[in-house]
Amino acid sequence: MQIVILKDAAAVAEYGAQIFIDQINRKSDSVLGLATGSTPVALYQELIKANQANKVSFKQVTSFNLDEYLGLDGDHAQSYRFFMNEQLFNHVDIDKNNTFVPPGDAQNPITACKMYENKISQSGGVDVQLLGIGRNGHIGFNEPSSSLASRTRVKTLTKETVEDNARFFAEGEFQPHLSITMGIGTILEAKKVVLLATGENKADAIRDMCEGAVSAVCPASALQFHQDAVVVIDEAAASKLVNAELYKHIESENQKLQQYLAELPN
Ligand SMILES: N[C@@H]1[C@@H](O)[C@H](O)[C@@H](COP(=O)(O)O)O[C@@H]1O
Repeated sequence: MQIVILKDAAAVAEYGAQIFIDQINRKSDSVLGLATGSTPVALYQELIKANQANKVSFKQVTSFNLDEYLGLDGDHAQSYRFFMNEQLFNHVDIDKNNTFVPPGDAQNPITACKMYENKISQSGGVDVQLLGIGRNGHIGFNEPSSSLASRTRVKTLTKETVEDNARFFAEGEFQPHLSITMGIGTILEAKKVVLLATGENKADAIRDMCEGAVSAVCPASALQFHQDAVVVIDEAAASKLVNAELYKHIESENQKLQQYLAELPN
C-alpha cells in the first residue's frame, strides 16, 4: 500500500485526479472504476477542469461505477447514476453509452449483477478504480462481514450507512436499505486502486484499513492484498495512523526515486 498524506482535501483531490489524467493520457481507451459519495466530488471537479482545458479527453473512456441503490432508477435525484451525470459525465466529453452504473431498477437484480460482472470482463477489466471509504470501513457498499472474495451482488446496508447517507434524502422520502455493489473480489481485480479519504471522521477507518489486520470487519483492509493500491488522505484522516511519519518518509524517498528515473537517459 502506498500511503500519501497531504495537507488538505484540495491537495487530495488534485493528487487523485492527476493519477486518472495520467492514466487516460497513457491509454486513451482506459476503463475507469468510479465512485460516489461526497469525497470524490472535488476530484471530479479537477477532471472537469482538465477536460475543459484540453489536458485530457474522455472520448474513448469506459467507466464502471461501484454501486447503486436498489429501488431507485437513474432519473431519481438520489441515485448514483444521477449523481455521476451531475458531478462528472454531463461536463466532460465522455460518451454516456460507455458509462455503466449497476441498474438500481433491474427487474431481476441477481441476473443484473451477473451481467455487470460480465460487462466488466468484456471491457478488459478496470485499469484504475477510485474508492472512498465509509466510517465503518466499507468500500462500495461492501459492509463489514462482506466476503473478501465477493463479486457484484445485492447487499443490505448497515444502520450506520443508512444514517450517514440520510443527509441526501428529504424527510419522509423513500431511502433504500439495499444496494447492488461490485464485490471486494471484483474491486481487487482492478489493475490499480486509488482510495481517497478526508476529515477526522474517517481516521478510525483509515487506521483499521492500513494498520489493522486484514479482516471482513474492515472490508477496506482487503486492499492490503492489492499490488498497486494508493491511499490518498489528508492530515485529519491520517491523524490516527501510528506510522504516519514513516509513510511521509517513504513518500519523499519515492518522489526522489521517480525524479531520478525521469532524468535517466532513454
Ligand atoms: N457507497 C458509497 C461509498 O462508495 C462511499 O465511499 C461512502 C463514503 O461517502 P463519503 O465520501 O460521502 O463519506 O458512501 C457511500 O456509502
